[in-house]
Amino acid sequence: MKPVKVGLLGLGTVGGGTATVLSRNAEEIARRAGRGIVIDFAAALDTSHAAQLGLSGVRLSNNAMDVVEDPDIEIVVELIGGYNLAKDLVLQAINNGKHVVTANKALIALHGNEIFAAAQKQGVIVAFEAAVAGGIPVIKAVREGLAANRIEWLAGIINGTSNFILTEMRDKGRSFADVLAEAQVLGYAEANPTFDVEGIDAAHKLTILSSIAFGVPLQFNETYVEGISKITPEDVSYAADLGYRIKLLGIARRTEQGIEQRVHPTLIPRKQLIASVDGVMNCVMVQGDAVGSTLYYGRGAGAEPTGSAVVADIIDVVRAMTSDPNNRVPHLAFQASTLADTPILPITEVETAFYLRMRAVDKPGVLADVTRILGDRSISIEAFLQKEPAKAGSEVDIIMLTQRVRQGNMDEAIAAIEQLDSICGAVTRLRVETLN
Ligand SMILES: NC(=O)C1=CN([C@@H]2O[C@H](COP(=O)(O)OP(=O)(O)OC[C@H]3O[C@@H](n4cnc5c(N)ncnc54)[C@H](O)[C@@H]3O)[C@@H](O)[C@H]2O)C=CC1
Ligand SMILES: N[C@@H](CC=O)C(=O)O
Ligand code: NA
Repeated sequence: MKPVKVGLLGLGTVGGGTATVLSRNAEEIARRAGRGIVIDFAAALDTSHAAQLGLSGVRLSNNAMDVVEDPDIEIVVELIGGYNLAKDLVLQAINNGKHVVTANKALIALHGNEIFAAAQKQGVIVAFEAAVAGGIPVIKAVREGLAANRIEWLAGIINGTSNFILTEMRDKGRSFADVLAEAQVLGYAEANPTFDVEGIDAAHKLTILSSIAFGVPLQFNETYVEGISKITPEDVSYAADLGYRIKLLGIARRTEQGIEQRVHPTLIPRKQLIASVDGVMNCVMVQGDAVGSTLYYGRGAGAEPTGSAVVADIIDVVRAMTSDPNNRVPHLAFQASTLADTPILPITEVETAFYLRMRAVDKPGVLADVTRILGDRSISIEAFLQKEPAKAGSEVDIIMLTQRVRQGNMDEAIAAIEQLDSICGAVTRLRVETLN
């Protein structure tokens, strides 16, 4: 049987990793897929390094649409990134009857509903394992491996760059900007690194995970997003004093009122396994009613780990090419016609415990005022620290852990605390989660 011809769009970090893995493991991949798989045509703004990636003799172009329009190409692999051109390329590939593999979480989170509908109409597959948690086969695990379960919640460290930054800040005292620059050199960061540090990339991934876990359409705009850019070394150190680590977590949880879909820095008890997931590593915990708690761990970014997921998707597509389109694994795990309209909850309705840090004038009565404001809103204090800030003066840092409270209540309490004359500046609040 003739090899399947793949068109590769993008020869950057992931495109390079994909080409390398495909050529290095070609023989075993063909034995797994049942057919050889070759990159026949590749496009990038700069193709001068194609030979180094094992792409000698492959047709090359600077215009990605040339690949999409080529009649010989059966699978288009989109590794350019971004929303606009990528969307045009993917929709055109689908329109031309080609299967698509992409690592582009931004594209899937924002335009996935439209893309999957178009793919279903054309009877083609759009595969996106690399879009969530890089090399970890978590889409496959949730969509297929856990298909028997009613998923209750999932929580994950799903942005390698921000985890790398938090880890290096904590362990080596390095500055935020310095670690981010290294993550860019290592190929972990997005083209716009704001997506990494402001939680947007994690929110793209969480939106996808939530849909395949709960059978709802992709709703990126309903996902609550808060990044790590305001986390200070003091917060990292105070959290450690209290027995916690700060991680950027994506959490999706089913409640009676609706679905929680949120990304934010989170204090996690240090003894929990997920608190030890450091550097660029990702980890997703999934709780199913039948299986209980499961954990998926591995590299969330980088050339070959992400290439591993892209190539696995290509193999899956090759295996499924001859199957009846109506009997393939649904894109979002649930049959498209059965997606539910369960609401995504506003963040003010979400209940968590909180870490609060405030700077106060060091005089009697301040603490009493703060605890009265919290008590008036039925917010109980779980733990308390008072610290001299690095620059000694007449002010102190007060750090509190509260019990679980609806965020709307906490927002009101914080607004009242910030009105006190004895409190200087804004109150920092971070959510605390014990994942069980
Ligand atoms: N870097 C990583 O570790 C991971 C990246 N991803 C996703 O994979 C995709 C690619 O990311 P990277 O490889 O890191 O990006 P990159 O910036 O390293 O590579 C992008 C490639 O696309 C090409 N390109 C850009 N504009 C083009 C255009 N107009 N026409 C033709 N080619 C064009 C560039 O020449 C380059 O070869 C993105 O969607 C990203 O979110 C997903 C998981 C991990
Ligand atoms: N920028 C992303 C890359 C993988 O998705 C990350 O850091 O996780
Ligand atoms: Na993955």
